[in-house]
Amino acid sequence: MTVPQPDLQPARSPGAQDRGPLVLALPKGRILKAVTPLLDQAGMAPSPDCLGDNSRKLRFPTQNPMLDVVRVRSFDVATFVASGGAHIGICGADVLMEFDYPEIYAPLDLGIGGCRVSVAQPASLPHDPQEWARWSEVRVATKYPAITRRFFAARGINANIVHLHGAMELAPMLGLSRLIVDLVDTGSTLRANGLREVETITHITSRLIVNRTALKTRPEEIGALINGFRNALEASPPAAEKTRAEQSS
Ligand SMILES: Nc1ncnc2c1ncn2[C@@H]1O[C@H](COP(=O)(O)OP(=O)(O)OP(=O)(O)O)[C@@H](O)[C@H]1O
Ligand SMILES: O=P(O)(O)OC[C@H]1O[C@H](OP(=O)(O)OP(=O)(O)O)[C@H](O)[C@@H]1O
Repeated sequence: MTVPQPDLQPARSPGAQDRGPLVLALPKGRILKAVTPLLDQAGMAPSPDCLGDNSRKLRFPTQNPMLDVVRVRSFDVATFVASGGAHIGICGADVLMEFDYPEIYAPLDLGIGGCRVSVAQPASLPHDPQEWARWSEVRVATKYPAITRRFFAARGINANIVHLHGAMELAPMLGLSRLIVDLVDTGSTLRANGLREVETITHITSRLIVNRTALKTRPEEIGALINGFRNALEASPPAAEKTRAEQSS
């Protein structure tokens, strides 16, 4: 199935003439918090105003004079990197799967932001996989239309997507859809809204991502950053994620 993608003709060829600082796109929110100890360890800590909520700035210097950080929405990290606006970035595998940009190379699993993309439905309804086998279509509310269409198409079901950007949990109780596809970690958001997880589509962690053209044009600098992350991960492995996140809070 062809997933429609934005036209990503780069406004400029990443790194071709530009020898200024490399640009690392980071998502604001939980991943920024979780990745901060790793950035410290790798000598890439952004200026303190990047981590606070008060600054209106979006671009920040880091400890590394050849690296700046831009703080963007989680879903936009992949688009900034695929278009070459940012050379590298960090985002959830959910975002990578949704866009499936060929311009992106994802060399490292950072082991943070662990959760899953799942199908959920009202807890009061039975879940019978054999009933799904009889469906030809189903209405699903989600912020992941491509992942959702692919998952149901593989089961011979046409997913009619209600595309929301948040509060998907409301959709079944308000009659917008029968199912939702959303991120689940502890399951408490689903439970609080009378839903339950019925199928896990995929497990998710956050990835370091790189623009393929930038990797070709500035291989030493980008290779050094990838190694910096790899060494930082070895020094402070993902099993310590909760501890690291708590320490940084
Ligand atoms: N409950 C969770 N537990 C662990 N990781 C999560 C959880 N929810 C989201 N993630 C991961 O963190 C990423 C960012 O999610 P987050 O909820 O911080 O941002 P968002 O609200 O989707 O983004 P934005 O509002 O900026 O568009 C997700 O893409 C996913 O990879
Ligand atoms: O299974 P749980 O542990 O409850 O986690 C799942 C929730 O976490 C995320 O929301 P988040 O807390 O980031 O709020 P958001 O709706 O603003 O994205 C996600 O969108 C789910 O709603």
